[in-house]
Amino acid sequence: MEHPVVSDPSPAEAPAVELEPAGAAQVFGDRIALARRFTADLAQYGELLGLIGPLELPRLWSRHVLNSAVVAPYLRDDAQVADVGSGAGLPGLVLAIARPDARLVLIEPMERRCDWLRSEADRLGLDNVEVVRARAEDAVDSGPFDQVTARAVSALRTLIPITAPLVRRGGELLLLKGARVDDEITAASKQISKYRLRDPEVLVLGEGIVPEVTRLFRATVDAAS
Ligand SMILES: C[S@@+](CC[C@H](N)C(=O)[O-])C[C@H]1O[C@@H](n2cnc3c(N)ncnc32)[C@H](O)[C@@H]1O
Repeated sequence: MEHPVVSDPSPAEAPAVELEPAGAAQVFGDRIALARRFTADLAQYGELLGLIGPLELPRLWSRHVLNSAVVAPYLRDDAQVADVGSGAGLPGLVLAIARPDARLVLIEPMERRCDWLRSEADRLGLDNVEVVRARAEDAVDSGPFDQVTARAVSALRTLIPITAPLVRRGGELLLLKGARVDDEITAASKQISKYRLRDPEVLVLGEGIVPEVTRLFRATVDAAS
């Protein structure tokens, strides 16, 4: 899909896009140019394509791109990774940018979002991305994966049952969560035990480097569920 041509909105209509925070170059290293292109594309087309709301533009880097990118060091070497519910490409495309050694399979049911993900991966020249149009629960045959990520898809109680079956034995769930992650973990205690998640923990990432920290729920899948 070609991205649509849009005329520049007047400054009065469009909230300003956040300037690149100081920590971005440190987080992306030599991949920063691609991250800048992705962020610029998302700023230009994201609202039009229904990927992000207009209120997100002033926090596009902090709340979205860097929030996703700080997870990159937690991908295993050459990992096969599924990102469930990628939407605008968060964290899936961002991780594919930051970690060219990993292979990212983006599992997303909405056709227009899949079109965006495929065209953006092409545009950025990312050859480590595959897009699967499906719900996670119907995509088990695409796996198993070393690691599975998801961000802003649902609470752990419902997210674990659709993500854990995609993970190979000994693989990991890496689920990006908000400030109430501890409450979500308490509410998901049955699912954590049913899907045999070992050593569940919350990592707080990006402190002192990026403007907003990321809370990452990480757990190992002990056995085939
Ligand atoms: C709120 S959006 C979040 C998108 C992106 N991860 C982000 O952080 O901006 C939730 C996404 O999850 C997708 N989704 C919802 N249920 C799903 C399921 N069962 N399997 C895979 N994706 C799902 C939706 O289509 C949507 O793109």
